[in-house]
Amino acid sequence: MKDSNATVSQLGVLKQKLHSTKAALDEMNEDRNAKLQALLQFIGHLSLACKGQSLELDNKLAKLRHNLGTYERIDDVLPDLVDVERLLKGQYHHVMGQLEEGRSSLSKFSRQLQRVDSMPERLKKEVSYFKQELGKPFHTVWDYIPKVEQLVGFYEQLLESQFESESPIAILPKHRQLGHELAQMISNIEFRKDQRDQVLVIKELLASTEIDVEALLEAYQTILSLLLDNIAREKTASQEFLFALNDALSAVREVVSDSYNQSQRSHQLKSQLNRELNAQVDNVGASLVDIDDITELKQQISEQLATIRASLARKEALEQREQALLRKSIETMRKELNDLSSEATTYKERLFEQQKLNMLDTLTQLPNRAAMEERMEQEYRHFQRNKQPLWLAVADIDHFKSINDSFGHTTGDKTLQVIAMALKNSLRDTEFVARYGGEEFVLIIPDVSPKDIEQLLNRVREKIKNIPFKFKNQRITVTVSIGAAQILDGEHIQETFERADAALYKAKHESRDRVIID
Ligand SMILES: Nc1nc2c(ncn2[C@@H]2O[C@H](COP(=O)(O)OP(=O)(O)OP(=O)(O)O)[C@@H](O)[C@H]2O)c(=O)[nH]1
Repeated sequence: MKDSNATVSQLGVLKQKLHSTKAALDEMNEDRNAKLQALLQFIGHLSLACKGQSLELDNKLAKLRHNLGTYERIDDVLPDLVDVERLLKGQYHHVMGQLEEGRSSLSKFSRQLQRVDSMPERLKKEVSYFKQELGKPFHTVWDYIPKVEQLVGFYEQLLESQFESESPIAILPKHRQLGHELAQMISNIEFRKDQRDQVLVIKELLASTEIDVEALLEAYQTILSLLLDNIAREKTASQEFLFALNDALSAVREVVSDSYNQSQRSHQLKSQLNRELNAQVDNVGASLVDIDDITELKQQISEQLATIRASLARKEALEQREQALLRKSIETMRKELNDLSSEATTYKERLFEQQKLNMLDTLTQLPNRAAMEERMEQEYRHFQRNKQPLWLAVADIDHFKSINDSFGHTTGDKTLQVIAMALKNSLRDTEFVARYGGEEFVLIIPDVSPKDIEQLLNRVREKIKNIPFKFKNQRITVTVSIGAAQILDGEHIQETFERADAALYKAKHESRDRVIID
């Protein structure tokens, strides 16, 4: 009995122990489940945070989420966690590398931005500060994004300031050269009276030191359209003349063909009348043979004569009509031809005027380069025939640029006009001077001996030097340098010109204001 009681109490203790152990196990299970749940949640959040960064990491986390529910023991999850940890570390290094690359790209962009000359000072300072800031490393993507935004902002501001100022394309030496060439070209072209004001404005603009590329393009465009307009007008004038010529020729052709038809008809009528007259004369002869009676004979003769007289009268009338028609035709033709001839004369005069103008330099009214080339050819042909001395001289105003620069282009123009006049007046009628271009003149001097040429050219040089120029109340002496050469037997005149030009070059290098004969 005692034994059985002890056994019962032992069993009770064991049962209690079992209960408490079961309760502890349940507690442990709950704890494990809660931990697994927390781990699952953490993995879920981690998956979301890392999503898209690396495909391998995404797959690994998805697998881990799936497996977590099936693991018996928490230890079972460890190998997977090690893998995830390895991948996360790799991803971290990758991201840091990328951030570093991004930082150096941003530095590069900001350096480029600093090189933009037209960037406002304020912006320049901001970019420079920004560049300093980029010296510090980025730790997260969130450090990187605001910097990119800031850089984009700088670009925006720069663009805005460029649009606001509409800063023109910088004018380069080649643009200035183009402007200079256009100015030279304009001064060699004769524009119509109504175009001259426009051309003057362009000339002043080209001479200005503040011209920009856009204005230069506009100047080219305007000059081209003026020239096109002139060509179109010239074409219309030529067409009008050709139409007039055509009309006159048609009228003459009609008159000629009318008078030809008339004369054909008259010829037929006259032949018929001649035949009639011959027949009537024959009739007279035949009727005389059979008549014995003198009275009847008289009668017959007077009748026959009356018929012949009538035929002759018709013939005379016909001839008179023919004469009148011929006179009229000639008159019409003469009128047409007179009209045509006066039309041709007007046209010829206009062409001649135009030709003359094309050969004149508008500014100085001296012959221009084209006229000089024509004259040079003419003198060369003359030289080849008679072998008389022939000189070419090239005169160039010294330091002319400084006149333009100090007193303005208009003063420069006036100086050119005065010097051109002085050159012209220093020469004889048989001698010739042209404006070759810019501040350069060419003189063609025939029949002067080598002994006299230097004296002649020095006289010209002195004459120019003594012109009392006064600009802005300042007395200015303008000098010229001259190079000259005589054409040699067997030499082409172009070669003589080159020798004269080389002599001028020497004169310029030997302190200017001198004559050098090659
Ligand atoms: N006013 C005006 N200037 C002109 C004209 N044609 C050319 N020029 C100017 O003439 C000047 C010529 O300058 P450069 O070729 O340097 O010669 P420079 O100053 O005379 O010097 P040197 O010839 O070496 O003594 C340039 O400034 C041209 O713009 C014109 O029709 N009118």
